[in-house]
This record gives sequence, structure tokens and C-alpha cells, in this order.
Amino acid sequence: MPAYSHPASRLTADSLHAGYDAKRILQGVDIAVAEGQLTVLLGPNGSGKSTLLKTLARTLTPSGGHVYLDGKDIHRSNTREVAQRLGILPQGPIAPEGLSVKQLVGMGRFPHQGFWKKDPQQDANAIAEAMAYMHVTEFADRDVEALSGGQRQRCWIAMVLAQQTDLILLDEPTTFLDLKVQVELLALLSRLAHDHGRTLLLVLHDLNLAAAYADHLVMMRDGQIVISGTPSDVFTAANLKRVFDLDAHILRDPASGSPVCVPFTSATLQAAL
Ligand SMILES: Nc1ncnc2c1ncn2[C@@H]1O[C@H](COP(=O)(O)OP(=O)(O)OP(=O)(O)O)[C@@H](O)[C@H]1O
Repeated sequence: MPAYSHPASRLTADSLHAGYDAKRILQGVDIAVAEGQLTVLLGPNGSGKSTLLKTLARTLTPSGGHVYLDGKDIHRSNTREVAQRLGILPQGPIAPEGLSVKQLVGMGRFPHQGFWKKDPQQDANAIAEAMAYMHVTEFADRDVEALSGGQRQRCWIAMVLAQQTDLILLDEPTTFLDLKVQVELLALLSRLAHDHGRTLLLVLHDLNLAAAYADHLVMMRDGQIVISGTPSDVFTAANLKRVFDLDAHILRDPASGSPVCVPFTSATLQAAL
């Protein structure tokens, strides 16, 4: 899959503040997304994960602080320049009515097309490769709306892959996918990072899948990064309590050694129910 072999780039943010009108969400976030690795952003509902992803991808303008893409302030860069380097799949995307899968995946090529610059063969190859990679080739001519939730989600991810950026930000990409497909997707994304030098930042809700596949975990709460590091270092009962207010035992996967959490209902919670 040579088209996916890119040198990884660098995405960093410092003292990031962002929100919606008067609503402040991000409260001084510093992050450096590890190059050529898979980083997973975790946190309770409403903790600001999507807001951070959108601000890093230039979709949302920060009220304070900076995002740098290869050392250049991303909010001072132009849209096409950014879109050639960074692809983002937001949460719950909606396809325009009547769009076929092939057309949807083809939208990933827009940043590479222009009045003066057109390479239909390169576009066709990128679209075909991305569809094959996400196993959606058989749906190429079907309406996106006529697919199941999981099939549609794979098409959206194929669209981002067709963009052929070295940075890929995915907000809850496993939504609608059955467990086997979730595992396959994470294995594939991990390969994109490790074998093809891509830099991936994902928002996930499944703690155990995150611990199993991420190189780095970043845990957020109330618009701030509380802790980050390797799954072995940060996936502890104390941190899960601190970030999620979750009571859990931490075990080890006997095969890989990855930490696994087993949540339980504490006596305090029992009494409150
Ligand atoms: N467009 C918006 N306008 C106003 N408030 C918003 C908007 N989008 C998100 N928010 C608010 O910002 C806060 C953080 O939302 P965000 O989507 O970043 O959290 P999250 O960690 O991704 O949550 P989840 O896990 O539920 O997806 C929430 O209180 C949410 O209600």
C-alpha cells in the first residue's frame, strides 16, 4: 500500500482555550501528537474531546493559545494547505443526499484538485485504494444513505484515507461498528501508523480497546488534559477514578500484557441507586 507511506508531520498545541460563544470548554490544553503513532483521546461525555479535535483541525478557532502544524500556526494557514496535510472525520457526519459511496470517498480528493492541477488517474487510484482498505469496494455505486450504520461509517473513514494526509484525526470512528469490525479497524489504523508512518489521533469511548491499540492515551476531564502516557503507565484504577469517576479493577491481557479494566459498582454507587 505505497500510497499510505508518508513521512509523519507534527501537530502541537499550547495553552489552547476554545469554546462556543460564551461557553468556555478547553481551558489551557497543551498537546504534542506523537509522530507515526496512534494516540487515543479519552474522557467522559462533554469533557471537550471533540472540541479539542476540531480546534486542532482548524475547524474551530481558539479564543487563546495556538495550534502548530509543522511549526506553522494552523489558524493562519489556508484551508487547502491544511487539508493536504491533515484529514478529520468529525462525529456523526452527514452525507449530501443522493451521493454514491464512490462519490463520497472521492470528496477526500478535493484538497488535491484545483483549476490548474488535476490528475484523474491519481485520484481514481487513491479512491480505489481507500475503498479496498476499508472493504467498501462492493458498495461503490450504492447510495450512502442505503447502507447500514457500520457500512456507512467505513465509507466515511475511506473518504479520509483517500485524502492521503499524513495526519488523521477521527472522532469516534468505531461508532456503529460491531466488535469484530472495531477490532479490525483499530488494527488497521495501528498499521497505518506503524507501517506507513501516519500520525493518528482518535477519540474513543471503549477504554479497553483504547488501551489495547493505542501507543499513547490522553485523558481529558472538564476541558483539560488530566494525564497522558503509554497505556501501561496511565491506565490505572486511580486514573480511571480521577478522570471518569469509574470504579474498576485493572487486569492484564495474558497474551499482550495490555491493561484491561473491569468496572464494578461500588458500595457508594449501590447505595445511591
Ligand atoms: N456547537 C456547540 N455549541 C455549543 N456548545 C457545544 C457545541 N458543541 C459542543 N458543545 C458543548 O461543549 C462541551 C464539550 O463538548 P464536546 O463535544 O467537545 O465533548 P466530548 O468530550 O467530545 O463529549 P462526548 O463524549 O459526549 O462526545 C459540552 O458541554 C457540549 O454541550
